[in-house]
Amino acid sequence: MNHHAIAIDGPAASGKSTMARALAERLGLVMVNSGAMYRAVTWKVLEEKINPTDAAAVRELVGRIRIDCGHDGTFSTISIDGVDPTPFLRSAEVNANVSAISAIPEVREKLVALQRDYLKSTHVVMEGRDIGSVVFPETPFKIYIDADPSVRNHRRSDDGEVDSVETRDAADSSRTTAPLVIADGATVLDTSKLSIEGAIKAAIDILRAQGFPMKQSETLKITGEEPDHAPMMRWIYWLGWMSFGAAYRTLFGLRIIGRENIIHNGPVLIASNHQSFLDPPLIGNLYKTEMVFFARKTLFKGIGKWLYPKWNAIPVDQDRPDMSSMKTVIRKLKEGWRVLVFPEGARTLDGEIGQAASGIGLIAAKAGVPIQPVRIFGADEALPRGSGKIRFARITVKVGRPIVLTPEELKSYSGKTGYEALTNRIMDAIKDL
Ligand SMILES: Nc1ncnc2c1ncn2[C@@H]1O[C@H](COP(=O)(O)OP(=O)(O)O)[C@@H](O)[C@H]1O
Ligand SMILES: Nc1ccn([C@H]2C[C@H](O)[C@@H](COP(=O)(O)OP(=O)(O)O)O2)c(=O)n1
Repeated sequence: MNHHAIAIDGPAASGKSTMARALAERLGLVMVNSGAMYRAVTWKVLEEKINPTDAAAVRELVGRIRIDCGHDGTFSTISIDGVDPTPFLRSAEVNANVSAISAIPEVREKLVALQRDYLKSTHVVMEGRDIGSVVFPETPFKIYIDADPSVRNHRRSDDGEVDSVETRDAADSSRTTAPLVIADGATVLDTSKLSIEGAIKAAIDILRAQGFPMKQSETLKITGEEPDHAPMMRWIYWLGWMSFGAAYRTLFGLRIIGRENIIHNGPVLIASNHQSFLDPPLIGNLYKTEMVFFARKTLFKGIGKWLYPKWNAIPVDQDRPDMSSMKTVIRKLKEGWRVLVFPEGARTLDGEIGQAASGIGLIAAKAGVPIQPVRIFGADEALPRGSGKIRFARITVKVGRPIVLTPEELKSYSGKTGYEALTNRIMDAIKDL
């Protein structure tokens, strides 16, 4: 089978990774960050106390190290001599030396071969400096992303990184081997004045014009023009959504981090820590269409009996492990709904994340939909468990990158130990936020 490659090139902090990540998640391709490979070699050079400008010593190192490149279904992974260097790749030292290392032809030769290998097994969206010009010159799908230098500098410092964007651009564009150029056939996309979502929509238009095989349904999913499910909120849901949203913003200065990770369309299993009764509408407010929640059986009394079902709440028996509610979640997800589950079951007593009690791993494995890890901070102070009183504490919600399982992973997460392993993976993703 012929695999497709989407090539994304451009200067530092133009938005290449953000774009490649979004396209990978929404089109079901693997995102390969080729810059991370050059960064990983740079990290190894620094680790071994080799002078980065000593090309002969760097060549010798590159000849003897083992570089393993793979992916987790959506994102590329890398290890050098068995060590995953990811946590160290964006340090000031690596930023300062990566251009020198990536100008050495033997380094490029080794990494370009590894980059091309990806296409043997999967479709990719690969980002870097020479993907459209050198790595995959034959691909018809090429985007050159740009943004004004001042915008790019701001983006990088907003990320808290020490990085001299202009110096690196000058070096990357002027080197002899594979300099940064606008590749033949590439379409230039300037993101200076575009939002992230706007830039993604523009990229989709470019890819469509370049003939990338995209089903109409996929395009709609990607651009968010037409949600898969519940295209509009019913007035009663909207009333709750709007009132809770306004209250959260005014009372708790609600802050949301990681908005770009939110999956707006299609079925999603949202896994969040649980701090207070404020949590379900808090999560509901992240999304612009309706979703499904769970609520304690005992709340379905009086007006609750009428109102909660209208807010798509499903009764759950907290005192007993409830197989039927798990089955309901799986069914709702298979129908295309977005469903919120608190893996810990009960609210926290001390603000810490507790043990996962429910079968989130089983649900995730059986439903096979993207998992959105979310972590709430401060809701336990705003409405502590056991107290009926609201306090004016700041609430922050962090949305993590979706976990998208490959068919092989889905197969491996079966049986009790498989479900437990997946539960742990989801809980770790929440704790890491
Ligand atoms: N179109 C955009 N509008 C605003 N911010 C953006 C846009 N694209 C990317 N960003 C932000 O700019 C920063 C750098 O983007 P990134 O994708 O890491 O760039 P690159 O991979 O080109 O170095 C990130 O914080 C990202 O969220
Ligand atoms: N295909 C590539 C990718 C990156 N490089 C080099 C040049 C860049 O300055 C560094 C780091 O790339 P990376 O994409 O991580 O950098 P930014 O995130 O855009 O700042 O690696 C390269 O030479 N060729």
